[in-house]
Amino acid sequence: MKNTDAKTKSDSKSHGIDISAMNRGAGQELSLDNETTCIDVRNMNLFYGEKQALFDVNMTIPKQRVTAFIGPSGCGKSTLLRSFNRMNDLVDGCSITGEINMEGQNIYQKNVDVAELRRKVGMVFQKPNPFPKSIYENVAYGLRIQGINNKRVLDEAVEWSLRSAALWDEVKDRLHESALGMSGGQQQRLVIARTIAVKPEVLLLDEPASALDPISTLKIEELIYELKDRFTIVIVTHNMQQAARVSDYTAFMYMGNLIEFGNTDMLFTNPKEKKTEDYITGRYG
Ligand SMILES: Nc1ncnc2c1ncn2[C@@H]1O[C@H](COP(=O)(O)OP(=O)(O)OP(=O)(O)O)[C@@H](O)[C@H]1O
Repeated sequence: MKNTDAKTKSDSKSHGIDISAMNRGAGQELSLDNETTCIDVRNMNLFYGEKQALFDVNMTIPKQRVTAFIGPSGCGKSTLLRSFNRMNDLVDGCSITGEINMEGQNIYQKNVDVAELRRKVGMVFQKPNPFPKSIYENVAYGLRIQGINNKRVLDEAVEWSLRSAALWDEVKDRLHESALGMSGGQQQRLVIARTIAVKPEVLLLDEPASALDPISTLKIEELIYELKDRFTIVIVTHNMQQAARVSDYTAFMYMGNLIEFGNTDMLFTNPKEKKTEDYITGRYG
């Protein structure tokens, strides 16, 4: 289906969701079959103690695309997202069966360097969490941890990251002021700059705009669009309009199961599963 067709269709059968996404090129037909795999999830089950939160999830996250996870509260979106950089390791009693492969390696194998995995798979949370340090030191933080202290290298990395996060022009004259004096939207872009400063391959965004005002939200959405040429992005969002605007592919989850996963336009205009249709038409959630 051509994008133009999708637009026409969106007028008649988009279930009220504006799918005229900023994120998809005109005429570009996206299909998971044609993508390069970044993360491959195989028969994955996740348990919090006795309670199973994810059931036999199988999916491939495509490289350098934006994938959105949607679904009602508690369906497992954040749990699945956090499993991509083993953040769930920090939860007592959490266990996983199955595999999550990146670059041909199961990230749950014993010999995996989890710190290095989290550098490669960076994460941004709902509430901006800048460190109580200067703007400059927030962005330089990950590089300093890697032992990089050369001023020229750090200066360049800080500028590159802030430019990439669409923040440079707003902060270039106050790099050494506290990050805590920035607005919420600026803080969230700073956290994104801090995350990309260490050149990850994947960016996991867990409702990155839900604590922000509409203008800051738009800036984050535009930023996602700018960044997807360089990073694989996976975003959890409660906001279906946002998923439709920013993502190339959407996964709909329900009670720990992956119900449907595919091209965002198709999922919103022509869902294959009744449960997906019920959700996007607002019948539950
Ligand atoms: N640390 C935890 N310990 C125990 N159970 C948890 C933990 N985190 C999540 N859960 C449970 O796992 C299930 C999935 O939660 P998760 O937060 O992944 O869902 P979600 O779809 O992201 O929800 P929301 O949209 O409300 O953030 C829920 O039943 C939740 O109560």
